[in-house]
Amino acid sequence: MTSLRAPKPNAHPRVIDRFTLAPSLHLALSACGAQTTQIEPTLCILPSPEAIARLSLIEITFRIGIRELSTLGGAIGNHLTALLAISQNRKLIRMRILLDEAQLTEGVERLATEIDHHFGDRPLTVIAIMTGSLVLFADLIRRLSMPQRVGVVQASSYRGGLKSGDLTVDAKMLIDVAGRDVLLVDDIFDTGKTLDRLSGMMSEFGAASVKTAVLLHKRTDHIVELRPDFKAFEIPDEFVVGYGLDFMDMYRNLPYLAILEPHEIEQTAAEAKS
Ligand SMILES: O=P(O)(O)OC[C@H]1O[C@H](OP(=O)(O)OP(=O)(O)O)[C@H](O)[C@@H]1O
Ligand SMILES: Nc1nc2[nH]cnc2c(=O)[nH]1
Repeated sequence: MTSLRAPKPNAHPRVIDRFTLAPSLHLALSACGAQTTQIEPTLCILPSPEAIARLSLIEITFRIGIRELSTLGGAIGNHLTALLAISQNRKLIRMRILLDEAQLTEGVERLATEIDHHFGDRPLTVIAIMTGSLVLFADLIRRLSMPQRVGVVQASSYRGGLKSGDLTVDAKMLIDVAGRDVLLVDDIFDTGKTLDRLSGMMSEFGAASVKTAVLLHKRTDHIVELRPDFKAFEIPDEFVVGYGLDFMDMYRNLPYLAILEPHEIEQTAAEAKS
């Protein structure tokens, strides 16, 4: 079992001032039910926005769990757009929270409403593109009102990395879609390759119609003509994790969507290989 590793002490903490933090931090901590004593005295922050943006100035004790951190992020998110989270091997990692839990919930609700309006009471075959869509899928199908058949298909092209590679599709578990109205659900539309390929496959399998829904639509160059029929959020061209999305199979369980800092991407990759 990996033992807890404390963050390296800041050699030259420019300000270690609990008063600087006190008003917002106390509020945020009581909102997430944590005790102030759970914050190490080394937790420090510089009052200037530039300093706040530099994450190295924030140190948070391991005793604050991921859920509390995310609440903390939500509570002071407007002021502090970045937080530390805890990796699987209990190391601190740096992430910028892009969408917190409340925003994600609101986005899924919006998506479900749009899909409901479009399909009305027509029965729908809703297919999750695994693995990334699993958290979204569970949240989405419970908000849809029409009669549903539910199935999964697996597609993977980002094995262990940040760039799309060869797309492999495993349709062994796919239910029969012939003659059905199909809605493909994926977490993110990036290059577009995955949704494009799977839409084509559904048509080849005889689907009566195929629509696509994604939570996230990345502002980047898409290499296909297809665009998702339903989408909840436009996001910048950055590598995101959480709410089902992984980096090297980690972070799918984070309750928020976060941007992995480049330095942390390298570190995570190195750790995974070691
Ligand atoms: O638009 P694209 O460039 O095709 O990227 C989108 C796909 O990338 C991710 O899957 P990934 O290949 O990482 O597999 P996973 O779902 O198992 O994480 C994500 O879940 C989408 O399915
Ligand atoms: N985790 C993750 N998977 C992706 N697949 C395509 N784009 C992304 C991304 O930004 N993050």
